[in-house]
Amino acid sequence: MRWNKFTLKTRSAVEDIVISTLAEAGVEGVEIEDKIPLTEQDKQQMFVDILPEGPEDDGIAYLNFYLDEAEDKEALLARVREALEELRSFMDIGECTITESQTEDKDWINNWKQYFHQFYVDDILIIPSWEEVQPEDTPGMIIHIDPGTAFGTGMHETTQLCMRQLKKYVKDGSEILDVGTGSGILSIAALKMGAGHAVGTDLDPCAISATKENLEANDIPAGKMDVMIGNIIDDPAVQENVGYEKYDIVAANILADVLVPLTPVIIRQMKRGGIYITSGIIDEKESVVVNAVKAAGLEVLEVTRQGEWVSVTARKN
Ligand SMILES: C[S@@+](CC[C@H](N)C(=O)[O-])C[C@H]1O[C@@H](n2cnc3c(N)ncnc32)[C@H](O)[C@@H]1O
Repeated sequence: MRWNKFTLKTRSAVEDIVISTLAEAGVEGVEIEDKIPLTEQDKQQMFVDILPEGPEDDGIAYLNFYLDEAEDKEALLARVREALEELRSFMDIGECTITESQTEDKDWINNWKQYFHQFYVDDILIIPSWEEVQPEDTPGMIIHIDPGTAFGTGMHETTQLCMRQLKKYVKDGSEILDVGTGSGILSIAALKMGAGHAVGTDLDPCAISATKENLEANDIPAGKMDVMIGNIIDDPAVQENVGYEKYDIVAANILADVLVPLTPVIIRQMKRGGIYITSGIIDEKESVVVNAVKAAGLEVLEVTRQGEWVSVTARKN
């Protein structure tokens, strides 16, 4: 499908109110291009640890919105211009010029799928939900995955580091807490390894539909996993719902900067003897996480590495 792309030039300081005005005029979804640095929350959700030095914020924002070629663009643009003129009488919204261009004929949401094909993590076959297992595939554990817009195809080194540690420590009936569950891939792997039940938490609401679909694709009954959206680090309701002293294994493939405040909180959710598997640590932050784990009173059992990524596994004694 081809799309008409409209780019509105405004001031970054007022982009939120301009976006709500566009929404009221009937624009569904806006892409923002500005030079405002990412917030800590943005970085955590996008799995960005170290950012290259970006250009300085020049105060300008470009807001892109897309319309299917078949839609009546003139009617929508007229509503947009009228709403912006009204807003202009209250505040400085900059030029608000709108330029038009055409996008390529691409399915942007699903385009990445052409790069995701089946692969092995040791003897575990990870296969996109839309591909068929072939007779020549090695028999062993098979994980069917479609992350949708959540994180977790299994291709990332940090996910693979966690999967290998799960394989070492999951026992029949283990209770799993999967912090930053994304597609649910780590919980699904643990359940297939014999875990009894998993709880996933994430900040990203997309994790709910992604985990539900992936449990179904792997024939795992829905009751085997619960997903909670919210920040376990500072939300007492999430901590309460997740439960205390309950978990044999906690897996957290997030970022070092999140693992540091997470660790002293998460030890309260773990059983004595429970195993804490962390990943998502860029090599230069290894000691930061090792120190946080020790400071929380855990015993470091192993540090494993793949490429520039590190995983730290520890035990609550
Ligand atoms: C690298 S992804 C891991 C996804 C999946 N577990 C895997 O191993 O492939 C990190 C996930 O952590 C989530 N996240 C970041 N900070 C979080 C927090 N404080 N609590 C829960 N989830 C968080 C992100 O939204 C993202 O889905």
